[in-house]
Amino acid sequence: MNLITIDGPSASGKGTVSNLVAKALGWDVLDSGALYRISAYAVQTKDINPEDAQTIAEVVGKLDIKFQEGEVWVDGVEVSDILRQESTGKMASKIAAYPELRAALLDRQRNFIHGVPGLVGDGRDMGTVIFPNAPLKIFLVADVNERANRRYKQLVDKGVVANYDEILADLQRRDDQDMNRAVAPLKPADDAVVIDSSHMGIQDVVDSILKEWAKKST
Ligand SMILES: Nc1ncnc2c1ncn2[C@@H]1O[C@H](COP(=O)(O)OP(=O)(O)O)[C@@H](O)[C@H]1O
Ligand SMILES: Nc1ccn([C@H]2C[C@H](O)[C@@H](COP(=O)(O)OP(=O)(O)O)O2)c(=O)n1
Repeated sequence: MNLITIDGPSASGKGTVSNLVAKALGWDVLDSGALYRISAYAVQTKDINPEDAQTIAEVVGKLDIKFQEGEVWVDGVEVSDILRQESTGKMASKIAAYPELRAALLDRQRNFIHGVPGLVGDGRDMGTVIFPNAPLKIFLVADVNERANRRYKQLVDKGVVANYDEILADLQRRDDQDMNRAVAPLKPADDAVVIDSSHMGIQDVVDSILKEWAKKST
């Protein structure tokens, strides 16, 4: 099975590294965080009570979601920029704790493996819940101060006014929420390879994952 899962906390570099690994191997990417962000977008735009897990799960189950050429379309609207907003990420982290929503997104995520040459699954529970049989599971971590630096630079490069201390506090809150929820908490699978990228460049991380994959596939 051509499948690599890459899980880890916010701003550890999962999205960047997943795309580069998939490009090198000619595979597709499942950006599972985008599905939780889309769910948050639905809550925010359809006037749904953020505490109402059942309604959120029902509405999300019916959404028409398309990923194409770097764009994300929900019910015919291009939403990529809205999804990346911090407010969407915060709401995503909150509602991702609902078992009803996680169940509603389960098959949608597993279906990504069908009909593709291979898949890199990027998220929090790719190796523990969604693809427990994946031949290679990576858990990508980095020191929280380094992650705050990366997020700060990312926002400033996009022309967004950013405050380092706020970003750091937000990451710490999000780590706490993602790691301590009852269902599918962020944690390495027992058979995951842990990569600490605090002092590694992006290409070094990509190369070490490709090396792990080469070991598995020979
Ligand atoms: N090893 C690394 N060294 C320095 N910067 C990195 C590294 N990995 C990722 N980045 C940068 O950190 C930022 C956050 O990465 P991203 O892929 O969005 O993280 P995640 O998907 O885990 O939230 C991006 O601007 C990315 O270019
Ligand atoms: N497989 C996943 C992916 C994301 N989530 C939740 C938890 C995260 O805080 C939000 C947003 O995820 P996303 O990967 O887009 O966030 P970051 O880019 O890492 O900040 O969704 C999840 O619970 N399970």
